[in-house]
Amino acid sequence: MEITINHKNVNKEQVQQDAVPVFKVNNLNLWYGQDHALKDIKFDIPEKQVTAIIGPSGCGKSTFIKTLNRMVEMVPIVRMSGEINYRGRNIFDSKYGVEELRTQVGMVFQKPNPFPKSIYENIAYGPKIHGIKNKKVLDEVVEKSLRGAAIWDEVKDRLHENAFGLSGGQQQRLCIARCLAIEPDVILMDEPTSALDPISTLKVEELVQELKKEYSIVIVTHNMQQAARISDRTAFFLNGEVIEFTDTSTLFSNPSDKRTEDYITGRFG
Ligand SMILES: Nc1ncnc2c1ncn2[C@@H]1O[C@H](COP(=O)(O)OP(=O)(O)OP(=O)(O)O)[C@@H](O)[C@H]1O
Repeated sequence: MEITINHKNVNKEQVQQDAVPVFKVNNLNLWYGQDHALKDIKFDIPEKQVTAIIGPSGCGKSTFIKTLNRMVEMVPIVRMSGEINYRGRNIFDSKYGVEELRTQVGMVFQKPNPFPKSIYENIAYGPKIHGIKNKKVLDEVVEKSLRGAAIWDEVKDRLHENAFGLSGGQQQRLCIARCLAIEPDVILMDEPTSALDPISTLKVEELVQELKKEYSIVIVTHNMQQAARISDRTAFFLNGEVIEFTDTSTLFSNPSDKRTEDYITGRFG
């Protein structure tokens, strides 16, 4: 596969010097039963940048991203060791409530998963749970979130219609808006465009570029061109290990590990 690098907004020095970590991951290991799915993962996820996670199927990308908001713990056979610090706090600390963490660290999934409710209620749901009752405030949150996810103009005249009436691409942007409504710090995206057509994919990619001005984004993608287009840093995973983590333009133009080179040039995976 030929990778065309989009030499975009951020240069290597800028990425490295300005990087304040939101997450510091240290010697993270994870097992599903006997299956050692993540091996000694160690890297920092920078603030207000897009970090892409790439690698062949089954290498641990989704598992890794789901450790960052502790969703992975929903699988009963999971065991973990190591440390993940979010803004200086160990997320596995017993005093750290998982709800608190997930308010800070939102997630968007592969398949759009709106609630079977109106467009308005999809967005207002999270803020209501967090205690916002005032209609005017909720209206403002709904509009701001939908605008933030670049879907306001498409839905502003049908806010009280069922969200299932939206196209797949619109539903995915609605789910991004739902995530924005709880005012997260970090947005995790697990292959957010893999179920979308090319035009919807482009819209979500443009949105990610916009969102990184305010949010730190971690995105799992199978699509190397997408990682090259939209991310500032890329981690290449293989068999549960991070083989290389560096700024995206270096990873795709001058990888330091032969296995990265083989993967990005399509020799395996
Ligand atoms: N719920 C689970 N129970 C047991 N094993 C699991 C579970 N989820 C993932 N695994 C195993 O962990 C390893 C990593 O899987 P993971 O889904 O994280 O990989 P991935 O890189 O995201 O794959 P893909 O690109 O195909 O989505 C695989 O060997 C997989 O079989």
